[in-house]
Amino acid sequence: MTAPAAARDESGTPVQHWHAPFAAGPVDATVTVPGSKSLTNRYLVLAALADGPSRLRAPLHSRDSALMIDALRQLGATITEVPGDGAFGPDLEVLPFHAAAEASRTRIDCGLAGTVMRFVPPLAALRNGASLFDGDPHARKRPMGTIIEALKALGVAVAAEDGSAPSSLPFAVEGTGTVRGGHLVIDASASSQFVSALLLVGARFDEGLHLEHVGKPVPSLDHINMTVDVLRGVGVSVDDSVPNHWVVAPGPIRAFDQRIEQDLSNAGPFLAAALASKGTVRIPNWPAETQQVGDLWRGILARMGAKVSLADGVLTVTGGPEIRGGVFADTSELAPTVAALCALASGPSRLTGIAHLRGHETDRLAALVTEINRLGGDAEETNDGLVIRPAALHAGVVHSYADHRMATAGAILGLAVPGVQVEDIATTAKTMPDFPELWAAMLSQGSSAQPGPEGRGSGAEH
Ligand SMILES: O=C(O)C1=C[C@@H](OP(=O)(O)O)[C@@H](O)[C@H](O)C1
Ligand SMILES: C=C(OP(=O)(O)O)C(=O)O
Repeated sequence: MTAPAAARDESGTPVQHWHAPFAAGPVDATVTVPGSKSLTNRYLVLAALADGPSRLRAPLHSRDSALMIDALRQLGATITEVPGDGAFGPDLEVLPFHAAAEASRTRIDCGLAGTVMRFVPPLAALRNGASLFDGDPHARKRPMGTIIEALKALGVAVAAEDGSAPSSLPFAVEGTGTVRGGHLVIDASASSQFVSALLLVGARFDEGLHLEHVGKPVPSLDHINMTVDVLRGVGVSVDDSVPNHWVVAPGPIRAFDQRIEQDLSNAGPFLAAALASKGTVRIPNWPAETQQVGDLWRGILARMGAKVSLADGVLTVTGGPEIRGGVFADTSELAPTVAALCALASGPSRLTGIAHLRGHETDRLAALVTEINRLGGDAEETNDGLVIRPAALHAGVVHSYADHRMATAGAILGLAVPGVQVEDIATTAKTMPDFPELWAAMLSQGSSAQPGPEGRGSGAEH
C-alpha cells in the first residue's frame, strides 16, 4: 500500500509531524476521556425524531458529532449548546424536525463519518425535498450501496446528481415526508451501521420495520446491540429474538434527558499506554453496565498480560513485564489499538473477524501492515484480519491516512519505541479533538516521558 502524500494545511504548507512522546519509565495516570461518538450520534438522531425537546448531557464534541449536528440542522432540527457539567464542553438541547409542507433542497456534508453517511439518509426520506449527501474524498470509497438499495426498496428515490443510479457518495435522497416501511431484506455484511441506520428511524415508518439480514455475518454486533438498547430506552419496541431479524414497532420516539457515557473505545489508547510503558492507567466513571464495544478492553488487556480491576467505577490497568500476543476475534473499532499492542508483544498474534475494516476510514488492514512494517515490524494481512509477529521496532514516521485510530496507534508505538513521529495527529479530531493534550497530560502525571528530538514531544504542534 502506498502511503498518502504528506498532509498539507490550507495554504499548501506541509503539516509538521507530531513527535510521539517516548515513555522512559512507567506511566502512572488517571485519565477521563470525552463522550462516546456512537452514543452521541445515536441520541442526536433520536432527538431529531422525538416527540418533544430532548437534552444530551456531556456529549462528545468532535468532528463526527459536529457533522451530525450540522446534518440534522439541515433537515430542520434545532440544536442549541447549553451549559452543562461535562468536562469536555456544553450539553445539547434538541428540538425535533417536522416534514415541511413546502419541499426544499439541502446539502449534507458527511465528512468521513460512517454514522452520518449511514444514519442520516433514512431520516432525509422523512423530510420533504431533496437532500444531497457527499463527504471527504475517502468517504466516496466507503460502502454505501446497502443503504441506497434499502431506501429504494422502501420506495424512496435516490439518484446521483447526473440522474444515474449511485452505489456510493455522492447522491440525493428525494424525501416525501413519509415512508411506508414493512419487511425489508438487506445485506449488512459490510457494516453494522446499515442495520443501525434503519432501526433508528424504523419506528417513524407508517408500518414500522421488519429488517432482515441475508449474506455473510454482520460485523460489529455490539454496535447493533447498542442501537437496540438505546431505542428501547426511548420507548421504542424492538424484537431481536430471532438472529438476523429486527422488528421495530411503529410509534413515537419519546423525548429524553440523557447523560452520554465516555467513549470506552477511545479510552483504549490510554489503557494501552499502561501496557506499552509497564505502568498503570486508571479510568474513572467506567460504566457498570454498557453496550459499548470498548468494555471488551477488560478481557483483551488481561489476556495480553495486564492486571485489570474494576472497583468503585474506576477501571485500573497495570501492564505486566511483557505484552502477550494471542488470538483476538471481532475487535471491530478496537482493532487498530489492539494491533499496535500486538506489534509490541513478545509472542505472535492473530486478529480475526475484521475483514470489513477494509471499508473503514481507510483500508485499515493494509494501513496497519504498512505502518507496522515501516517501523521494522512483521505484520501480514489475512483474508479476515492480521497476523503480527514479534520484531524489534525502530524510529520512523507513522502515516495516519486521515484515520484517527491509525494516529493513536502511532502514539502507542511511540511510547515504547524512541523516535516515532505521527503524520497528521490532528486527524484525531474525528472523535477526540483533545487527544494530543490528553496524551501529554497523562504522561505529565507520573512518568519520565521524553519529548521528541526537537523537544516538542508531548504537545500539539498544529
Ligand atoms: O454504529 C456505530 O456507531 C459504529 C459501528 C461500527 O461500524 P462497522 O460495523 O462499519 O464496523 C464501528 O466500527 C464504528 O466505529 C461505529
Ligand atoms: C469505523 C469508525 O468510524 P465510522 O463511524 O466513521 O465508521 C471508527 O471510529 O473506528
